[in-house]
Amino acid sequence: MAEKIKVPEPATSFEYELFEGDPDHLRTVVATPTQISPCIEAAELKLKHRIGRGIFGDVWLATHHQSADDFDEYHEVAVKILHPLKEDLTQTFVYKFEKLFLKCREILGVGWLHGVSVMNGQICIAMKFYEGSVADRIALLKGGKLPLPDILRYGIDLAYGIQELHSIGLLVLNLKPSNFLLNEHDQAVLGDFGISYLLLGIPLLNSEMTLRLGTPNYMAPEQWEPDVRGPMSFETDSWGFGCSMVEMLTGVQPWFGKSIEEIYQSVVIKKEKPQIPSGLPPAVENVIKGCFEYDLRNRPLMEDIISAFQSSQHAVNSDGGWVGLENRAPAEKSSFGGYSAWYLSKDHLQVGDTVRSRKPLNACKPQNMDVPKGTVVGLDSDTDRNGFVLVKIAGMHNPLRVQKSTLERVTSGFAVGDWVRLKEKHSKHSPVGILHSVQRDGDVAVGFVGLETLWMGSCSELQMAKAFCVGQFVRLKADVVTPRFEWPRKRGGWATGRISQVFPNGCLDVGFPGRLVFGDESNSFLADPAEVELVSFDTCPGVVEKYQHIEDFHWAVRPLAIALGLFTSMKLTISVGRTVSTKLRKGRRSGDGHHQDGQAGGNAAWLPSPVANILFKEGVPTTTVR
Ligand SMILES: Nc1ncnc2c1ncn2[C@@H]1O[C@H](COP(=O)(O)OP(=O)(O)OP(=O)(O)O)[C@@H](O)[C@H]1O
Repeated sequence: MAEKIKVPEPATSFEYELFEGDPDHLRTVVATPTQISPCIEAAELKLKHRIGRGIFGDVWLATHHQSADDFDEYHEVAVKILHPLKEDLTQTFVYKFEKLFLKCREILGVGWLHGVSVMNGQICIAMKFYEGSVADRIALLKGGKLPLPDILRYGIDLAYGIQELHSIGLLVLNLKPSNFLLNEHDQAVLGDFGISYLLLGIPLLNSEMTLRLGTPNYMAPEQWEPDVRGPMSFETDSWGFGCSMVEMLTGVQPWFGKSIEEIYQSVVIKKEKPQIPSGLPPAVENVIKGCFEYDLRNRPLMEDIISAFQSSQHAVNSDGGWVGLENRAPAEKSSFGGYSAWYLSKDHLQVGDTVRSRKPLNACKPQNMDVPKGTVVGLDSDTDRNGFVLVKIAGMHNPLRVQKSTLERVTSGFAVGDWVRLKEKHSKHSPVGILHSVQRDGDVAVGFVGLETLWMGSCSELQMAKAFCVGQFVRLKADVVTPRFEWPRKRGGWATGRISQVFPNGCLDVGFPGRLVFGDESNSFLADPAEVELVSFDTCPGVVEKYQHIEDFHWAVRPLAIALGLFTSMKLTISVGRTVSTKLRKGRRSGDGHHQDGQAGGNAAWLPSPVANILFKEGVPTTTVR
């Protein structure tokens, strides 16, 4: 384990001979003992001067001295000194880093890692020093725009690196041109291998870092509040990648000039997207557009990005223009029921799969059930996402030829998008969530409120749960005392609201049309799906409850009902008054002379005749009827 020493003063006269070899090529060389261990003795690092400052800490230019009996090498390195963590958590981070170190070294698209050290209690990550970054290149160019062929080339290098990091279970979460470093062959490598991700779950001392694990201009909507609007997944990096590409294409940072709060409002609340410049090859434009889908499941994965960029590379001239129409955009033509082509292409049907008709995204019920349950018995030879499969349905002689995109695979009774409940309760996160993937061997990934990333487990741990969808009315269950999220009250109980949005982890965004709010007060609240129940006319037991439910539809219902009630009673009073005065006049005209005892007779006359009749019949003295 790395020894803790004081941060040395930046070296002013430090003599060394730099090792001139290309560390990229060292990947094939037998590693020396110090290379195998990620831990660097603090004394082996000599800090020279600070070259940058990021949200996670400072970056210093330094030298890494490695020596053994048969070698003595000095490497120029960039050392990222993270802000201090609590002591035991420092070791947690180092342990996480150790597990990934060798894997990261094998990834060509990631900057060459020298190792980790702990100096003065602060984590120091040493990486090969690169001469510049894509951000530096943008800054040097007039107008800032990089040539399209370079963007495609860098994009492919980077997407491969990100894809490999994903394959070892890491998310980068901090993709941006200043983290795209350029090596001596003008290839782009990632300067950040997922520090934000390694810091997940580690409480941070620095409040700035606690608020956002990423750089606001490049952060996906779910990244701002991953345990609420999440989960973060591979596609979270697709958003950051898209933002970086837009910056490389335009020379302008996405949301340039906006404050953090304004970016939050634009990206998370108003669902705005960075502007993509026109004139791009359609496949590139389409895939970048896909990176900015609000629902992360609708975004492309790195493999989709690589394929779109590679297909366009052939069509792009060295001057940045492009030819050919074969780069036709695939998304529009194969999107279905709210699913993008990228969503639909994440699962490939195989012969033997059980399938059923796909319901629209975030819908409770299927629109049609052409295939309630069937088995794939044949696949179209073409790999087009719009292709067809042959499905055998019980009771039908011939298999049906069905479009792939209208079907979903069902494994052990579960399909992607299903609402599921954990059989065993978990105190930290909601037990109810949405299924993001189900493998044929039963492995599943589920988004739950309260978790920043996907929950991984087996489908044997899950059972089906009731689905919620936009437009339904919900209320907190009566037995919920302290809800996960704040919730408005009405007449001493929980108010009822209407679902306006369902996040990919099942979190419900609920509006309250029945609540009149003033000024800046919010009328939208979040809900844990495990804590709410449906409210509909069927579930309202009596007339009063049914009327109260009508009030939930619009705040104007109650005042209107009151006004109508007042109006009706006024009309009734007037009409009763008229009847009475008419009768009185008739009585006077009859001149029976019983003016003195007219009280009793008068009493009867004041009442509408049916009521008076009843009272007389019941033998109630009329004097009591006042
Ligand atoms: N290995 C490296 N070689 C050369 N320059 C580097 C290296 N790593 C980082 N830099 C540069 O150091 C500067 C600061 O980097 P750093 O990554 O800390 O900050 P950042 O990118 O602004 O923020 P963040 O902390 O979010 O990554 C950037 O200009 C970056 O390009």
